[in-house]
Amino acid sequence: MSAPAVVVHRDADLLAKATAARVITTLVDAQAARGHAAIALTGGTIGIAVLDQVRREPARDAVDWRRLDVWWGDERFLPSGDRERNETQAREALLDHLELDPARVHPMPAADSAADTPEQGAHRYAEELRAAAERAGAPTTPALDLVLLGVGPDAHVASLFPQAPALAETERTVVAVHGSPKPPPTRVTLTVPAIKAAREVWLLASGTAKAEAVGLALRDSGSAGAPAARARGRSRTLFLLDEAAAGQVPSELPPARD
Ligand SMILES: O=C1O[C@H](COP(=O)(O)O)[C@@H](O)[C@H](O)[C@H]1O
Repeated sequence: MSAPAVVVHRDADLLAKATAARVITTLVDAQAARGHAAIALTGGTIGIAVLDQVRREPARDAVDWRRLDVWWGDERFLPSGDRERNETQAREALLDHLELDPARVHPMPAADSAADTPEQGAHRYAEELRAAAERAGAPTTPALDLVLLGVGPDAHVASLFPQAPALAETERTVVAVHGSPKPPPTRVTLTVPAIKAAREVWLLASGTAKAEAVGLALRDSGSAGAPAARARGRSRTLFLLDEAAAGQVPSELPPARD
């Protein structure tokens, strides 16, 4: 597991632009090394702003979008096309503007999908991730090159909220969430083991409302009070922040833990 590194940009706009450039380079590098790439997207303010900037970036043509698998880190369990779904927002900001292979776009389950409960949907998504990892002959399941995670003001990432049962999951890679403190209450999320299997994990935060959560995520040794403290990548963990969100970053970062 990698120790977190912190990169601070002047403001949210610059953070979104610089992160978009990083996303493009990381996908190009993954495709050069392995022939394909896999990313898990996040919802949230800065997460969607990054996708919007990828769309505007001329260098986006350097990515072979048809050889990219697109997954999600979490989803609000609402009908397909609902404005609050992370999928809807990602499609509008970026995905609808790319030449993706539709078979490689993997939305999390929607509330109107064939008699699915969130539990059934989560199980099916985990199977889809497992099958993709197997096809790729990957060393981990899921096999994600990059997981993007917006950090909430309560230090939640994906739909892993402080003290929630989903945070304690040690076996399954995808679970249903009920009673989320942030609406909507029903969600589906990758678990900590799934996030930790990723090559790179980037935590994104902008604004003063996130400063305390970011400070906690960097200081905390992974308690149930700070889900963001548990999100670490195998090769690299980056906290990508604007100056406002970086207000409580500790002067010395803790070493990597297992
Ligand atoms: O509900 C969610 O919130 C977080 C963070 O959102 P933000 O607006 O505070 O940046 C997001 O990362 C997650 O994917 C989403 O479902």
